[in-house]
This record gives sequence, structure tokens and C-alpha cells, in this order.
Amino acid sequence: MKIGIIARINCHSCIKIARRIIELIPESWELVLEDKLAKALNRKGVNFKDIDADIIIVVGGDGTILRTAQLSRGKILGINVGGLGFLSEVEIGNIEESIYNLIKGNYKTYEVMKLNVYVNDQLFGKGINDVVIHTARISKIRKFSVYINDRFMENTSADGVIVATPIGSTSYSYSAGGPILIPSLKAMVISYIAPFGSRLRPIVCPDDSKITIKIIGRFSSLVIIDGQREAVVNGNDRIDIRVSDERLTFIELKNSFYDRLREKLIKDVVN
Ligand SMILES: NC(=O)c1ccc[n+]([C@@H]2O[C@H](COP(=O)([O-])OP(=O)(O)OC[C@H]3O[C@@H](n4cnc5c(N)ncnc54)[C@H](O)[C@@H]3O)[C@@H](O)[C@H]2O)c1
Ligand SMILES: Nc1ncnc2c1ncn2[C@@H]1O[C@H](COP(=O)(O)OP(=O)(O)OP(=O)(O)O)[C@@H](O)[C@H]1O
Repeated sequence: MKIGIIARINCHSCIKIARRIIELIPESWELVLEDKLAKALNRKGVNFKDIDADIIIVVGGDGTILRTAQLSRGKILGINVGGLGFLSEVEIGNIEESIYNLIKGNYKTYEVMKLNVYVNDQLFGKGINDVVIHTARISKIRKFSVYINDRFMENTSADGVIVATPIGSTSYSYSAGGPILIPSLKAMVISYIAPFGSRLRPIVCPDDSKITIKIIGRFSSLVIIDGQREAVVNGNDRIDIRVSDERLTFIELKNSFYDRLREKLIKDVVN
């Protein structure tokens, strides 16, 4: 069994937790550490891009998980240290019990879809949460043309447009008023950030759709994948988004999506 461990950057508590996890991992397991964590532990490490393991334990929050999903390969077990940790399975209080269950194989897995993002027909990157096309200047609204399967749907003026997966529907798209898509739903949702004077509402479309966003006008916008990768796009650039054949696997020990939804998204509102 090859196990990778990645920790959030500049997080001392993450390093201490990673050190304890290493003590618990069977010596027979092959261990690979991300460079910055390895340096903090005086051990050898590898770049994110070179981590290809059976399981990757990610000690940090959602962004570290999303960065790992972008760059590394392996089933992900997230340990939440500090932030919201919506994508994390393990909280600080039950790390040892979780690692024991991982070692014994007492866990389930679930797959999440990936999005392929093309800019002018060139593959720009892949994401598991969302693709955001956002005005590059906060003071300037942008005009976008939205197509589904090359069929023109609508022009809209907004701060931005979000295309989210089910797992990403509880993030930026949710903040922009989008619906929650249950993780097993084979669909994407298009949401709008501060749409100007538009009656447009978020639109859910099948996972075999091609969603195209064209930038109208000469001002720049940004295309951002999972908050991790971004590039400038300009007037007449075209962003195509399709669901990839690839999937990312997460390890689930005892929480369900509904537990995370209740505990991390709605409890401050409802309870
Ligand atoms: N206004 C907003 O809600 C907003 C703005 C920018 C980015 N984002 C989200 O942040 C993500 C990147 O995460 P980050 O931690 O690197 O950025 P970040 O540090 O800006 O965190 C954004 C927040 O979104 C949470 N989050 C991330 N993925 C989530 C998910 N699938 N469901 C529920 N909450 C989630 C994070 O825990 C964090 O609290 C992007 O994919 C985007 O969805 C949200
Ligand atoms: N090892 C790393 N090397 C470089 N950058 C990293 C590393 N770990 C995390 N980051 C960056 O730091 C950002 C913040 O990390 P993360 O989101 O995990 O912390 P957080 O915001 O406290 O948690 P949450 O997102 O759950 O609220 C991420 O978006 C990620 O891009």
C-alpha cells in the first residue's frame, strides 16, 4: 500500500498531526510526503505533481484538497484542520480512530466527477468543484453569452458565471443562489454572480452537456478552476466545459454528504 501525506502550507498543527499519522502507519506501507511537509519533518519529499499513491491523506482544508485533486493522484482522505473543511471526512477529535479504520480497510469510497475546461479548444485544466469566469476588474460588469450543446441560450451581464459540479454546488454556486445538487446526480449547474437586471436563474443541465461561455466586449475576465488555477480571458475567447471521463475518489469513514451538509452548511442557519 502506497500512502501519500500532504499538509496545508504554513500550518504547524497540520505538521504535528502528520507526524502522528506517520507513527500510526504500518512500516510495511510505502510513504510519500509532499515537499514542504517533508522539509518540516526532515524527511525526503516530492512535488505535488509527483504524488501518485493508493491513498492520499490531506491535512488542512478544502483548498488543500482541491490543490491535491488538481496536481496529485490517489484516493483522498481529508482531515480538517481549522477552516470549514466541507470536503474533509475527519475532524480533529477522531484522527487516531479514523487512521486505525483506514489501516483496517474499514471505509467506503465515493467518486466525484471532474470538469474539463477548454479555452479556445485548448485544454486549460480540470476541476472537481467549479469553473468561474469572473470580471477581471471588480468595478466593471461583464457580458457573457451562454450556450448549451452549441445552442445559444442567453446573453447576460454579471460579475461572473459559475459552472459547478454536484460536489461544488455547495460552494461558490451556493453562495450565488444556486441549488444544492446531491453528489450522485449526473448534472452540472450554471449560476450567475450578481446578474444585472436579469431574470436568469441558475440552470441545471445533464452531465453530457457541453457548456460554452463566450466573453463579449474587449475587457478582460478571469477563468478560475476550483479557486486553484486561473488565466486571463478576453473578448471573443471561448470557454468550453464538459464532464471528464476521469473521476476522483474520496474515502468515506462514517459521515455522509447529509451529515456534512447539516453540520457545515446549514446548521448556523437552521439549528
Ligand atoms: N463567495 C463564495 O462562496 C466563494 C468565493 C470564491 C471561491 N469560492 C469557492 O472556494 C473554492 C476554493 O476553495 P478554497 O478553500 O481554495 O478557497 P477559499 O479559501 O476562498 O475558500 C472558500 C470557502 O469555500 C469552502 N469550500 C470549498 N469547496 C467547497 C465545497 N465543495 N462545498 C462547500 N464549501 C466549499 C472552503 O472551505 C472555504 O470556506 C472554489 O472552488 C469556490 O467554489 C467561494
Ligand atoms: N501544501 C501547499 N502548498 C501550496 N499551497 C497550499 C498548500 N496547502 C494549501 N495551499 C493553498 O492554501 C489555500 C488555503 O488552504 P485551505 O483551503 O486548505 O485552508 P482553509 O481555507 O483554512 O480551509 P477551508 O478551505 O476548509 O476553509 C488553498 O486554496 C491552497 O491553494
